[in-house]
Amino acid sequence: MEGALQRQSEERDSGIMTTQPSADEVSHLAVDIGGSLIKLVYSSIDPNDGLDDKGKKSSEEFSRVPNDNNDYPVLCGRLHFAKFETSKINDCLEFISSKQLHRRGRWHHEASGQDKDIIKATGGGAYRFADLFKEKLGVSLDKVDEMDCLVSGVNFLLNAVHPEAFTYIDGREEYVQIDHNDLYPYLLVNIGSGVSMIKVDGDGKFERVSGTSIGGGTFWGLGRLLTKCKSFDELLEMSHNGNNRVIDMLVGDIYGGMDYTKIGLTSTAIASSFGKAVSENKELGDYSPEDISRSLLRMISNNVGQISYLNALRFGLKRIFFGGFFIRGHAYTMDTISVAVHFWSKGEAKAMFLKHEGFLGALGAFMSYETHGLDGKITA
Ligand SMILES: Nc1ncnc2c1ncn2[C@@H]1O[C@H](COP(=O)(O)OP(=O)(O)OP(=O)(O)O)[C@@H](O)[C@H]1O
Ligand SMILES: CC(C)(CO)[C@@H](O)C(=O)NCCC(=O)O
Repeated sequence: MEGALQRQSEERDSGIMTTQPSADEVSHLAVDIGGSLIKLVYSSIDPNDGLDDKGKKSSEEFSRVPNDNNDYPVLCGRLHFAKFETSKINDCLEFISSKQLHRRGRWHHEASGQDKDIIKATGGGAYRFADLFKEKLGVSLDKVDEMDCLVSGVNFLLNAVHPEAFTYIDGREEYVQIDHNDLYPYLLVNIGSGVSMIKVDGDGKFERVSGTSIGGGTFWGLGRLLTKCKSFDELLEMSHNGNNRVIDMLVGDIYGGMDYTKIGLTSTAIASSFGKAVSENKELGDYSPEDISRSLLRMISNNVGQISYLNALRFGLKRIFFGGFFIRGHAYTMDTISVAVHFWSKGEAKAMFLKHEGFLGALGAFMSYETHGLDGKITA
């Protein structure tokens, strides 16, 4: 499998993949419509599909083979991933319509007419936009619970895709070999617009143990207001070149440059996010957008890392997997979360990230075709 999928999708903000299967070859489509982003997962059967113009893979192949009856399970062929901003839902509908993704192809001639007009959908938008899908595409959304989908999505990835999970330590990604006999329990932290923390005990066995409203939507929303930047990527990009120490109040700022060793705080630790803005006689315009973005990213990543660790501690969990599109494979975000988990757990707990971070829910919805047996098998 080539490169991290999240990076492929970053390059495709319109959500358009380099190559598209023809309508005839599309087998299933599932959507996850969140507060900020719509995620699509769809499969195609043509083995030649998914190659871009340089002959490189532009999507993922999942090699489930036909069974003894020569039936293909849902998860066969090649999976394609795309995303759109939820505020641009019409672009998404247009995309689905132009590629006829909602009309399952020749593989489905035996599916009943009714089944053909149903697509699996999760996230709040499955409720909010059900009428719009019906009106514009003539399809009904078969709603699948968001938490169920997140868990089945991540369990599928951890069990079937390698390499999928990795740690990010000292600027280095290191893939983790998952021991399938020793995977559960773990904590899944999905950082979308808001953040859900789910204790996963097995396939379909889980409990949402906590959440926080300070998540990806907070970063993007506050960042947009404070920096006037036009896109999420611009905001993230700016954080690269910023220095959070300009705005954050550090322990050293309070302690005259010294560490507070007795309670384990170095002089460079943040004592108060954005705290320096209180004591300096400066206006918003006196701070650079880069520094603001950096402080904001650090504040939110730290906070999520800390709450995650506290929940892991609550249930004695050693492994924490982080998903959601907030992360975006961004080095500084992953580093901050990893350091927060390491710091608070005194090295006991491990933060792990996922290549398909933002597509957990959409994958889970996709897989529910198989679980719920809508038209579970495709005759070849
Ligand atoms: N192109 C983008 N546009 C907007 N936000 C983006 C973009 N790329 C990454 N993000 C970040 O990803 C977050 C959304 O992540 P994700 O798609 O996982 O959640 P969601 O499903 O929209 O939210 P929720 O599950 O809370 O409804 C945004 O809040 C933002 O921080
Ligand atoms: C409301 C959802 C589940 C929608 O995806 C998500 O945005 C979230 O988990 N928000 C955090 C809500 C809270 O637990 O405070």
